[in-house]
Amino acid sequence: MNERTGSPVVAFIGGGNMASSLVGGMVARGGDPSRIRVADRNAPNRERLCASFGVQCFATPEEAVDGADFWVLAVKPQGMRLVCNDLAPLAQQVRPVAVSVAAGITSRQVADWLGGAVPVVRAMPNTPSLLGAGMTGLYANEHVEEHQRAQAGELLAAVGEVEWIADEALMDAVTGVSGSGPAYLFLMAEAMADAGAAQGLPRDVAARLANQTILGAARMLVESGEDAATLRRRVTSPGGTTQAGLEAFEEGGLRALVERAVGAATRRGAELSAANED
Ligand SMILES: NC(=O)C1=CN([C@@H]2O[C@H](COP(=O)(O)OP(=O)(O)OC[C@H]3O[C@@H](n4cnc5c(N)ncnc54)[C@H](OP(=O)(O)O)[C@@H]3O)[C@@H](O)[C@H]2O)C=CC1
Ligand SMILES: O=C(O)[C@@H]1CCC=N1
Repeated sequence: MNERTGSPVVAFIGGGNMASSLVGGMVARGGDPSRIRVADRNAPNRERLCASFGVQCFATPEEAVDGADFWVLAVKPQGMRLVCNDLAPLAQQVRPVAVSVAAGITSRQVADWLGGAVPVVRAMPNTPSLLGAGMTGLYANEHVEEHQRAQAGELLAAVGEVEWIADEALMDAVTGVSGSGPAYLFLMAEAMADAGAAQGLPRDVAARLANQTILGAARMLVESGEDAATLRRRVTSPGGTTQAGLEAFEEGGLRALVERAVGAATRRGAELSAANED
């Protein structure tokens, strides 16, 4: 533990897309880079993280976790078992809090792979964490003590909103909505820009219109205190342009399509877990 600030030392295992977003968000919001350690086996990732955020980077997980209170496991789900097995002897010795961000992988799997009875927080963040605008679902297993749970919450709250989930089975649904969600909105931005270009707007102008519209609408959603349906109705003049556009979405089955997309992502989480069972 840091004597000066009381902040825990955090080691990230894996320094790819998600870890970079979390590390960048933490440092931008006053996190002490000397208390953040990252292991990644790719030198370009280490160099980028070190140069961008001033954190300490290592080639192996064993070096990164030395002296760390929190081990943030941020490798692909398919690589989790191997990483955990390698770290198991140390985990049993020092009993850190393992924070797994891997889609699908359950807290029981992580605890077992780390040798058993390890405090595990399962987290599902998203990449807007880089801007402090993240959304993270959190679940703690039975070995996580109250102060560890609070610290894990603070760690992720530094980069956005957090939501504790009581039933771990729902973490796959969290993944389907907010973990994968930024990609759905990026797809929407692409589609709106393409559609604007198809109507004759220059592509770059259409992209700017779409992007700023999504930003403005998102800010209204979180800042106005009003729900999405109310805000939607306020844009929609009877017999006007928005109504015409929305009717096309409804006729095309947008709601059912979104349900299918979130359902597919949620099921994929469960499949990733099952594929890593013995
Ligand atoms: N991307 C996202 O938006 C989100 C991702 N997640 C979860 O985060 C996790 C990471 O995803 P993401 O960041 O996208 O993946 P990346 O592949 O970008 O990052 C993982 C990094 O870890 C490295 N790595 C793997 N094993 C080791 C090891 N033993 N030692 C050192 N480095 C290692 C990988 O190297 P190499 O490429 O050589 O394997 C890679 O650079 C996943 O489990 C995912 O489910 C959760 C929420 C959102
Ligand atoms: O696509 C994935 O599997 C990860 C998990 C959530 C976002 N990205």
